[in-house]
Amino acid sequence: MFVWDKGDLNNEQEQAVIQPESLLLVACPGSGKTRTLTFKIAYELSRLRTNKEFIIAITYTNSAADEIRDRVELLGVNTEQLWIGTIHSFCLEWILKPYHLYLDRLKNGFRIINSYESEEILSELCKPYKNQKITYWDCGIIAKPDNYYLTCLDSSKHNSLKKIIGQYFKILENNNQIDFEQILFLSHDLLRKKPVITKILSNLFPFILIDEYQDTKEIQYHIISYILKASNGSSKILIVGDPNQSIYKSLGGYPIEKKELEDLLGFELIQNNLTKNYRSSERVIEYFEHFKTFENEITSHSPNKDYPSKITFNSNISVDELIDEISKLILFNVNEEGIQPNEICIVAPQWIHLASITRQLMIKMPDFSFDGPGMAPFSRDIENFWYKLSRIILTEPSPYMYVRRLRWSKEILNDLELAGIDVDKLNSKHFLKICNSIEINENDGLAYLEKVFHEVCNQLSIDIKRHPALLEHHNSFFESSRKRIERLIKEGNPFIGEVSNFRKVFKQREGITVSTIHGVKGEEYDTMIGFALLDDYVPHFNDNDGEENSKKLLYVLASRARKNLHLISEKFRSVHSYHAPEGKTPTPHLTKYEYEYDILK
Ligand SMILES: Nc1ncnc2c1ncn2[C@@H]1O[C@H](COP(=O)(O)OP(=O)(O)OP(=O)(O)O)[C@@H](O)[C@H]1O
Repeated sequence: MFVWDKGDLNNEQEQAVIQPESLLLVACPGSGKTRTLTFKIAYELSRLRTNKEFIIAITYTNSAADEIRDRVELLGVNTEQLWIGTIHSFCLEWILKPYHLYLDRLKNGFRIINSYESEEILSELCKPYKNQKITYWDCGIIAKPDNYYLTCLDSSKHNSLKKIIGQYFKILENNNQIDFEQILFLSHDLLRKKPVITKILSNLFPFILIDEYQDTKEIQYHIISYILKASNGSSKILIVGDPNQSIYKSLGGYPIEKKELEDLLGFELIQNNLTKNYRSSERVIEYFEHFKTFENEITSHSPNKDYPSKITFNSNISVDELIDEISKLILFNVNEEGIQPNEICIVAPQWIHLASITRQLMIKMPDFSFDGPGMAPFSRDIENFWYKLSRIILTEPSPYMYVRRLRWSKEILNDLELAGIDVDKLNSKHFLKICNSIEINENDGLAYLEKVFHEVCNQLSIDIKRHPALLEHHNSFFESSRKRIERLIKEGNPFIGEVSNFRKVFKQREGITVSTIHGVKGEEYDTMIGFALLDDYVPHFNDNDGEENSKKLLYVLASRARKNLHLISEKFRSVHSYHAPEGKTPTPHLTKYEYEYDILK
């Protein structure tokens, strides 16, 4: 049985780990959800009775999955019977790949298209609807258990959009392709129609863990419930998250209520809380608690508990002074507060605000490096073979990355085997050695990857033209990456295509982070600087639940900070001579909040 030292977990965390029954764990920011999940996984792995069972952990992102797996391995636990990944990977791996023959739509095989391919098809289909101003951006859909639903809030466009989506689905079907939403919908469909699959899966999975449940979609809850229900109570679940941080409502994510989940599962859940915040000073906690939409207890247990946090709000500067203001704040934090640059994070509500800010900061502060705006210059299609290989090629062979790169190598070898290539004589270590030994002198990122891929194939005597799956993935990877780079260059990132920018995608953070608020979910920094906190962005102008969602965004932003927090609602952004002569106004929640902000000299 897996055991831990007394100080590793607090009492609340330990109770969650040893709880044998199904548990809904409501956790405040910085309360160690990741630590609790890690220990729980290790504990449940050690309780497995046969080598045919798996512990399943569903995370919101692939990098969270990597992080948690690394941590479990660091605890010295064998992770062969752990499966960890996103719900999409789960559905692919455990439902669609093994059972697609049971569905007419998939019986001829299928390929997942990435978001760029999907954008391309939809943009083409939107062209005839130009006078209705319908674009690709209106074509969002959410898969729910009974059907697909449009996300476009302008219902006058719905009739046309339904036609477009209908044509889009037809095109995908004719090409044996499916997109990301269809992964969920078709998996759900399979489980609904074939109870035998749910039975098999429930026998395989005695424990399922779900992280970040506040951003989980209805159909995902249903998929997991089907499996658990089939076990007649013998398979258990731990579902953990923070309802106050549910910021993906527009994509269908919501924190399910205990009763609703119990009805779905057909059995009762225990509910516990994690209330101890190990991250922020008392002052920061007191500040962000104001934005709560869900009542829960939070107490500071942070080493920074008594830190004299500076919390500022500036709504007086104009957009032209923004760079000066942000650089002043950076210098204050580094020089006066002794904060490391890689512990500073700058966020805005939307991507569009970030590219030019990063560029201007790089020019104004040449002594600092900026990681952002976290845009990958190549297509991040996690199912694509060449994307998987690029992760190994673009990361350094450091001791810290060794376990992770070895795991990625294993995935590559599995994929090669699936493609019909004999890899019997190769193991992960050997493959990693081959990748590490390749030296190519090339500055352009895509050209670099193309040459390295060619060399890897050369050394393994693989002719990709003879393997349709590899060739299709190759074309898709390069075509969508090229388009992505073109777009990013047009948006003002002239150097985005350089190999150094490719490498940044997989690097640990080195400089000052620049990101969206959504992008820093789950992260923590000493200092958070937020700008463009303006009405129409926070809340978003077409958000029906803007009041509540804007509170959640401010809650997530502020709760990332350990020490200092600086908020900016700059004037004269999007000036309209008639409607908005002073530009957009500050986020209403900030102007209404009567808080005694600090004034920096
Ligand atoms: N029992 C503990 N003792 C000391 N430090 C802890 C303990 N549990 C967690 N921590 C520390 O608390 C910090 C926050 O943990 P973590 O990032 O897992 O929080 P979280 O609950 O996921 O937060 P959020 O929901 O805000 O993303 C980390 O630095 C972690 O090492």
